[in-house]
Amino acid sequence: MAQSVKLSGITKTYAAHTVLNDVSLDIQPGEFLTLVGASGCGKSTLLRIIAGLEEADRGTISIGERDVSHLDPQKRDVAMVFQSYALYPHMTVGENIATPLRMSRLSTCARWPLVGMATPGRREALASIGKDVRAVATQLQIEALLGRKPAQLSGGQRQRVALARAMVRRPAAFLMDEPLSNLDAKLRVHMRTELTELHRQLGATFIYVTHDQVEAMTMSDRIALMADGNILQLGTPDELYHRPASLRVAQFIGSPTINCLEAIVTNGVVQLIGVPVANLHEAEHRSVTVAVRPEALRLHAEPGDVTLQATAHRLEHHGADCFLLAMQHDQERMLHARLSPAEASGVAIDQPIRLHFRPAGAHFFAADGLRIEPPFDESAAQAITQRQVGMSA
Ligand SMILES: Nc1ncnc2c1ncn2[C@@H]1O[C@H](COP(=O)(O)OP(=O)(O)OP(=O)(O)O)[C@@H](O)[C@H]1O
Repeated sequence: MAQSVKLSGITKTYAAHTVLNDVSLDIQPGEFLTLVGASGCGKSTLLRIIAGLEEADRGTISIGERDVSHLDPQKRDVAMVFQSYALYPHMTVGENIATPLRMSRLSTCARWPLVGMATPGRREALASIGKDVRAVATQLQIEALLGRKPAQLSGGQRQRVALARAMVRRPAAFLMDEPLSNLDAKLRVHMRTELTELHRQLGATFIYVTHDQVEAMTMSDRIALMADGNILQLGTPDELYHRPASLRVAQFIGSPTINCLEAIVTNGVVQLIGVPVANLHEAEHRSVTVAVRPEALRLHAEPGDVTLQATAHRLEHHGADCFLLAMQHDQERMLHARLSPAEASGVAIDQPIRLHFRPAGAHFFAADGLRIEPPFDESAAQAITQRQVGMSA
């Protein structure tokens, strides 16, 4: 049955280096929770601590109602799926999948090659193991591979076998450490869908580690975005994308990356190159970053828009979208805009271009990187009259 996983104050230090800094997290039963962050942020260490493969210096881990902080990995009722698959090369697929059940359902004596055959109950236990192995192989559509060795499988098939070996134990939670990173790009996209579907079918708790924000965004119920051993933000993919709590979160989530424009604040008014774009209530800010998603930059202007003047530099065609890179005048900064192919067809490379955005659609971050919320009400909008940013007078 799916169980909750609760982490309280997990801290881990290697030599003088703090890898996890008082991390707390409540994962709901049946939730798909992704730990995402740049390489070295501590996500694998956190997963290994949940699995019991590493010990935390401080903090507790509960799975369901049980405090498992000091339990051996095999007693925690979790199954780990590794990036490397970690299959036994000398065993067949069937034997690989059966291994966790043989360990839990057969006594040490019954596992011995010859002597074990006489152990009472062995035959029945093996029959039930075989039945469960076939059931999980059917669910993952790998029945035909049960007699093969791992070396005779493709990467995607090995990944399924590793999943089957985890599933067969019906664990309280699945812990997955970059399980798709060894697959080619097309198969990775396919396996994302399969894993999400599998999660739905099993209704199990999944804790998934990746450095790939697209994987995190497409698969998760919630994402914990980590940096330097801390959770920067915990929320749904939608929350992290549309209401990033800090500039670091805004810059990590989304591809192409968000456009960051530096603005100064004079008497509570945010000015981009001398042009007011928003009013702030808080008087204490001196400078803010105005961050604009690539899809929020448009070629056509609407009333109340801010306009950036730039030179079109390059167009990348991605089928349904085109990414425009344009050098913003005066700033020597490359802007990224996501355009439709129809819009992009009118863009002339190396020619001046105007990119427009709605101030209320931008994100504002204070000098310390934390999100601020300028009020975009009618009166504030009316107070902003001149919005031609970066244009020659
Ligand atoms: N056994 C260890 N001894 C010393 N330092 C370690 C050990 N394991 C991990 N680290 C360090 O802890 C930090 C976090 O490592 P971790 O593997 O958790 O990062 P990660 O976010 O999973 O990165 P990646 O995506 O590259 O796997 C890194 O700086 C790493 O070098």
